[in-house]
Amino acid sequence: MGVNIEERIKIAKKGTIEVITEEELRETLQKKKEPVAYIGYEPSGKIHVGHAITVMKLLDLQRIGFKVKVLLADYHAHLNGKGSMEKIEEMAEYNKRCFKALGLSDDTEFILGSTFQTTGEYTHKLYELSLITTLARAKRSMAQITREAENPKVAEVIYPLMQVIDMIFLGVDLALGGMEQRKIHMLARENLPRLGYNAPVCMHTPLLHGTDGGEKMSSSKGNFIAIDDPPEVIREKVEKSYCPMKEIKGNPIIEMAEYLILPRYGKMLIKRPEKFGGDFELDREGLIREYLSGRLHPLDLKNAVSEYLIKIFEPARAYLE
Ligand SMILES: Nc1ncnc2c1ncn2[C@@H]1O[C@H](COP(=O)(O)OP(=O)(O)OP(=O)(O)O)[C@@H](O)[C@H]1O
Ligand SMILES: N[C@@H](Cc1ccc(O)cc1)C(=O)O
Repeated sequence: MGVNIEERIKIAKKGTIEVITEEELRETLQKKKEPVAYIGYEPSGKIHVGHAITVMKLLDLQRIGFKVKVLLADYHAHLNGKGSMEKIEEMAEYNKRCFKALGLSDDTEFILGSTFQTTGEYTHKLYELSLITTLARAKRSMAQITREAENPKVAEVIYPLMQVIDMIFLGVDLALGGMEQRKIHMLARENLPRLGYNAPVCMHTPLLHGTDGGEKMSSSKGNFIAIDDPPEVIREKVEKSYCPMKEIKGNPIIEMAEYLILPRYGKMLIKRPEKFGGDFELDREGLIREYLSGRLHPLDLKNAVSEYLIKIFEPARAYLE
């Protein structure tokens, strides 16, 4: 790895909301030749732009020398009401192809949760963790993850404990996830040392709102753009997306530019007819400034975002075909 540690840390942090802690990340990079970074996904019917934000971060981590492990969390999905194990396993196979299609290197390890989560050793550790975790804490950690808000099941508190134990079994030095994973990660950081294990560095990426402006882009809500949507579908979905003029908070189109396109390209080219001011190039600050002022119109932004998404996902679409 030719790049120095500070440069690697800069690449790791780019586009994240937080790294807990940067000092520990530095130490990991200094001490380990090939540290392990992991993320888990509940297998889904579709892999969308929200997931892609985390995959792009995995690509960065690979670039700076991390070995990447992707957990296809079939039991977690099952415990979270996503259906039968058979159905979930089929989705896991498709998801694995999608993640590969997004450019993860050949040495990426894909692990199906159920291949190790029922062993005696795993279960023993789970019981030990259950003895030192309060029910209130386990429930709290699931606030933004559980699907069953009305009539919560015991499964809801087994889920986060399993996620913590996964980190031991996968030998994780760094746990990546969207911001909603934070409370489970904090539980891991607090309790793994109490069980005699090192706490991983935790890294959190921003959550993308749905195309309808809903809280989170989600494959179960129909408010997503899939990585394998054909170009015309991407254009249509972006065109219909929530994107209020001069408003950036909760605006999924601005977020796609900010969280996916700009970290990758640094600048965005906005194409406009001469009579509306002609083409211009924007970095992140420029994008925010111009959009807030109203000088950048939602329609011009949407056109640019569609074309970038089509370009970014083109190799994935070709691979999946
Ligand atoms: N809309 C999103 N924006 C950013 N990251 C996301 C989004 N949706 C999921 N992720 C990230 O992907 C990782 C795995 O999430 P997972 O696939 O289990 O989510 P999910 O909420 O079940 O997705 P879906 O509801 O679309 O099936 C998490 O780290 C999560 O933060
Ligand atoms: N909790 C993650 C999935 C996951 C499951 C197990 C893990 O070890 C890691 C991540 C989600 O919300 O989707």
